[in-house]
Amino acid sequence: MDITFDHVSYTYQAGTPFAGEGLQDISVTIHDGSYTAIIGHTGSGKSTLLQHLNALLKPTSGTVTIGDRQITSETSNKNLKPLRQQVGMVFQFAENQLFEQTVARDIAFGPKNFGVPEAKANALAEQMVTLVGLPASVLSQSPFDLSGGQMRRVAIAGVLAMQPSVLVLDEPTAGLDPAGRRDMMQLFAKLHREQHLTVVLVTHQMDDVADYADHVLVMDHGRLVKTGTPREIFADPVWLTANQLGLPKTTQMAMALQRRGFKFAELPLTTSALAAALLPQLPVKAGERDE
Ligand SMILES: Nc1ncnc2c1ncn2[C@@H]1O[C@H](COP(=O)(O)OP(=O)(O)OP(=O)(O)O)[C@@H](O)[C@H]1O
Repeated sequence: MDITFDHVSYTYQAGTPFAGEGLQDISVTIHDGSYTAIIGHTGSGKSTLLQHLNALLKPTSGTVTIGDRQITSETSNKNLKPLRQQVGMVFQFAENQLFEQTVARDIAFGPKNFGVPEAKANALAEQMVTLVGLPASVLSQSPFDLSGGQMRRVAIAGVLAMQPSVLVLDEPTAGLDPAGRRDMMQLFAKLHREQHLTVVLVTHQMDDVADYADHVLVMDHGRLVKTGTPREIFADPVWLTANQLGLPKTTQMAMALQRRGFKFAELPLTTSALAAALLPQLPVKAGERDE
């Protein structure tokens, strides 16, 4: 399901003395099946854009087309339920939204609320808990007895139980330790690869953009200032720095190595690309290389 923004602007508290621009004249398509990262400094409009992806916010002007539904300022709040099912939102610190007595009930809550029969909702809870990498034994536990990382997985399972075709993630690894971050990013990559979910990720982690995204949107002051592949976006370090954005750590390291005489046909964005480019340049004696 494509999601297209056509000249979308959004003003917070429009018509009041507190009015503020959230988005300004955004036109872009998030393509079905893509893994799109949205980057930009604090207050650049990333969260405002995300909330237009399932009509939590409606444009002040312009049109958002989500699949075959057109959303404008005139769109009524009725009949938006199908959109909320199709586009699943994982908000920052999603575990704060857990509230049921057991993990099973928490995951089944969304589907039941959308009219899925209890037995099917419970079966979905079992399926999703496994999909997010938790043991089935957690189903009968209180979500509040789990670790922070496990609680976040339960919250994500609850979103997946709605069987969305688009998964929207707002800084989903914030507050996790490095191993937890990596596991969670690999979970989303698996969902993208195996369940063919379209993924939209807001992140401040340039390494994650380089490792996982196939498309990048750069926001600044409510405007979309650049779009492209990670390679295109990271091709201009001067522009990135001027826009308070960085490079993946691997690319920074490659630039440091370049200053010491190493040669790269193009700067590597990922550790595996860096290793592949470095290997032939290392002074290893014949027979020592472990290939
Ligand atoms: N509820 C609100 N009322 C008024 N202005 C708001 C509201 N929410 C956001 N804004 C303003 O809209 C602009 C875009 O904010 P938004 O939260 O979308 O940015 P962001 O890129 O997601 O920031 P962050 O990285 O800090 O989450 C900012 O100027 C912000 O102050």
